[in-house]
Amino acid sequence: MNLVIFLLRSSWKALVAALIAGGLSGAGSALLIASLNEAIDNSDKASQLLLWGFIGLALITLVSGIISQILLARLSQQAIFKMRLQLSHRILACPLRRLEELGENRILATLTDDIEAISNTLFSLPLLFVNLALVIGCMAYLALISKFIFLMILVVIVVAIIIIQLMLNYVHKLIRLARDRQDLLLRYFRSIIQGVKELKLHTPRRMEFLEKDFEATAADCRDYEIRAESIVAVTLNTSNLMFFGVMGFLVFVLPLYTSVTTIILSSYVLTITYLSRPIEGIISMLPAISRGSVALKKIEELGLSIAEKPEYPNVMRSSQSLLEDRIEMVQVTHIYWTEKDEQFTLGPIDLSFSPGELIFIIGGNGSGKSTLAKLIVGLYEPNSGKILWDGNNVSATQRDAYRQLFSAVFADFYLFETLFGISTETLDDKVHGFLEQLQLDRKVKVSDGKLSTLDLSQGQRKRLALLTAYLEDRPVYLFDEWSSDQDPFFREIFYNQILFELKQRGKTVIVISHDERYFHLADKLIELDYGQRIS
Ligand SMILES: Nc1ncnc2c1ncn2[C@@H]1O[C@H](COP(=O)(O)OP(=O)(O)OP(=O)(O)O)[C@@H](O)[C@H]1O
Repeated sequence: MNLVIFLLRSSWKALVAALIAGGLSGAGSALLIASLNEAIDNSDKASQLLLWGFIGLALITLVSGIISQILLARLSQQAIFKMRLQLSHRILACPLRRLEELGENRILATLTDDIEAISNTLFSLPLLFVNLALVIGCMAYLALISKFIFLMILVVIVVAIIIIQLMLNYVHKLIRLARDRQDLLLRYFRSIIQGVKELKLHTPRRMEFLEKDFEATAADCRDYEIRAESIVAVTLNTSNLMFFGVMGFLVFVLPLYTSVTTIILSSYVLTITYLSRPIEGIISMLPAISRGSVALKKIEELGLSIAEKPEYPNVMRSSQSLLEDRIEMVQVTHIYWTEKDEQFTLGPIDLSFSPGELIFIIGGNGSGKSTLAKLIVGLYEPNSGKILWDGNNVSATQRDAYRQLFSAVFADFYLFETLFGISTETLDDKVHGFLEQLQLDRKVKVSDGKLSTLDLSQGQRKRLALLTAYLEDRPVYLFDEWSSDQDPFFREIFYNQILFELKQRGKTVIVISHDERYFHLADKLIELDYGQRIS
């Protein structure tokens, strides 16, 4: 049902048109059966008229069936396309902290598995609708030729539907359980890929990880799926048998108690035989539909939680306007809650930054430096206190514009192969110049804003990240332990040359560092200890 609402939202007009065409195709098939029965009953005087009627009906059934399937296929693929775009936009509009709480695995599982499951389900929907229309058409025909027999069969069918529904409810539950395990499996796959070195080097660790965590979850997944498929197999075969049961009843039992003509009986037998194919089709599609609705629910849950507090991209002023004024943080705090209700609190902290100022943030591991950096650049929203930009409070609607003030290289930075969002006519020449300066010109080439490779050492990749920041040319620069992977030569260049140049150009430069040798360069030294500013 959810899937139908999902399609309705995408385009109700196309869905209605597809359903009408599908209905026509189903009715056409039923009428074809009826005209065959008619021709058999009147074989001695089967007329030309019946033949032409049969051919006409066949053509209508063919064309309407094709139209219905094509319309539904287009509709479902368009709905998937929209959903992919919408989810990606929503994820990017979601506050970073919320995404961290949801966890990468859950988001990735939804973006890949769930969308795939819905796509597969929607792919089978067209056939399902045509089959349903066919069943309804045939049933109407059966009711037309004998209401009495039809009512008896209807009772059998209602009982069968109730039993099938109960079985399918259980299948749905099993599929949901298997899907929950999927999130965990994805986490283990990531461990396998990212921890391959550690797992290869330590056999007992590898064995325990594979047996305890991975195998157990994969086995759960397998068992739930096998149980679900077994129930579907039982349902499918039982429903097949049901057809023979009904036909046996019609042929062997019914004539003993009531007078039914052979013509009616043969019409019933022929129609029911024909019906077995679409009904089998419908039942075998039900698990896929179940899978699709479980996936849709997961996406909706994620979509809703993502949309709870969307951020509004609203560029209030140009990011390139050089900061004449100050960024101030007044009594700002940030709290991380852990599952065990423990917490880490950063702040309350007061800070201010001015153009041309070089600020070092220092402190031991876990003292809150990176957290403070995320607050400064507007990636985290303060739990209390405020950030002032030009003396104005940075509200939720301004946060995206505020973030455009910053160029940052975080400790866990990400490199894009293409230099997106930077458009200057002389981009390639400019990049080449920087590549030379960063001694990367022999490794990396640039063409049309695309870097030739990212297969570099960690230190070299960080230099490329620095290059991207340089090109962005924003008023405030933030480097989170940038120099930690650099050799002494480049460390020297970074602290004494690059930072100096940026300062000279009037940029505010914030550096998170453990390099005590260079602390004397700072205009302002901010020291943190367990979330509190101590100097
Ligand atoms: N995503 C998160 N969820 C929950 N707690 C977090 C998260 N990120 C950091 N923390 C906690 O916040 C505290 C400060 O972390 P932070 O990364 O800011 O420290 P840091 O000073 O940058 O450390 P380092 O020098 O090791 O990089 C740590 O105790 C850490 O456990």
